[in-house]
This record gives sequence, C-alpha cells and structure tokens, in this order.
Amino acid sequence: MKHATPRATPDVSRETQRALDAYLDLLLRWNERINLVAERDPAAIRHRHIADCLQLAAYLPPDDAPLGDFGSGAGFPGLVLAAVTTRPVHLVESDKRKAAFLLEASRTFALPHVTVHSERLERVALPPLGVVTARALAPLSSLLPIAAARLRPGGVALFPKGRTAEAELTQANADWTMHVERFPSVTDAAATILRLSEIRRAGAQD
Ligand SMILES: C[S@@+](CC[C@H](N)C(=O)[O-])C[C@H]1O[C@@H](n2cnc3c(N)ncnc32)[C@H](O)[C@@H]1O
Repeated sequence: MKHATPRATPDVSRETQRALDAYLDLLLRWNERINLVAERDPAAIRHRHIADCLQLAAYLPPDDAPLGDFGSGAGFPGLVLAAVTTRPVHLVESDKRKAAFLLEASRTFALPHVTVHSERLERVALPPLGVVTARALAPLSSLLPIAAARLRPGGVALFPKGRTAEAELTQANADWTMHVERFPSVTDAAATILRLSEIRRAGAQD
C-alpha cells in the first residue's frame, strides 16, 4: 500500500485544548453510566480517540461546506473536528443515549455550528455535504453508497480504517469508481486514513 506523506496534525489553540480536556472529563463522567468508549484510562482515550480524530482535520477541504459524521458514537470524529472547524457539523447517531451525550457536549462547549440528529442515517434529512466522515461504522462497500448519496459535487469522504483498508478498497473497486488518497495514521501504525472523492457507482453516467 502506498501512502501519501502525512500532513501535520494542526496545533490547537490553548482554548481548544481546554475545550477538548473538558470534553474528555464529560465523556469520562458519562462513560460511568453509558458505554461510550471501551477504555477507562484518560490517556488512552486522549490518544486512541481524540488525537486519532484530530489528525483528520489536516485532510478537510479548505471551504466551509457542511460536514456529516455518520454513527458518531461519543463524537468521533465529528465532535472533535467541530472543535477545530467553523463549518456546519451534523452528527448522526441512532442510539438515543449517545445522542443525548452529543447534545450535552455540544451545548457545554458552545458549538453552535453542531447539529445532533438522533436518528438512523438512512432517514436523516441533511443538506448536501462537502465532507462525509464515518469511523468504525461499516466496511467501505457499505459506506460508499452513503457518501455518494450525501456528498455534493467536489465533496470528499474521510474514512479512518484499520489494517483492512486495502482489502476493503479491493472489494469496493468491483462496484465503485473513485479517486483514492491514502494517508498514514499518526496514532496507529497499522491504520490508514482514506480520503475519497469523485465517488461513482461503476458504469454510472454523469
Ligand atoms: C462502533 S460505533 C463507532 C462510534 C464512533 N464513530 C467511534 O469511532 O468511536 C458505531 C456507532 O454507529 C451508530 N450507528 C450504527 N448504525 C447506525 C445508523 N444506521 N444510523 C446512525 N447511527 C448508527 C451506533 O449507535 C454506534 O454509536
């Protein structure tokens, strides 16, 4: 697998760092009542989830088009990215308790550009998106129809993937054409960030 050179994870301001630390505190408190993340160790959550998601900011397009994060869970990556972008961010999470956490977090950290949709992604009404993200939601062959249906022309999908990235791409290539960029993860040597654009069903006409 050939990776492009990784882009540096953006340095965050002290204010953003404080907000991310407060988000971690809130997550730890809620994690005692509902299962948001498997880890209990704050340092592990900071590295495996927050830093892992923050690195995606380097691959966002330089515009203000809306971002839709599908299956956000505890806010990964959508809520973390909302801390470093002013574009509208739509978090789609069907689990009511996780959606309640997302709502509380977006209110606590005064992120007025975040909208939480407590419903299934198949049914949610969203504007055409400039960016689609989904982490640990589904294999690529299931994510591509979602991205193709939701992205506006010129939009990109950012999918963090583990060691199955190449196999998922091979499988998806049977039914889809797309421009693929691969970036190495800075938090997990076995992981790859896929940035996909011009996603079309194979054989589809423009
Ligand atoms: C494995 S978790 C991953 C959560 C988060 N993206 C992360 O990386 O930690 C998948 C999440 O997707 C949500 N989900 C699954 N199917 C969904 C659907 N059809 N519509 C909306 N959310 C869905 C689940 O409730 C769960 O919170």
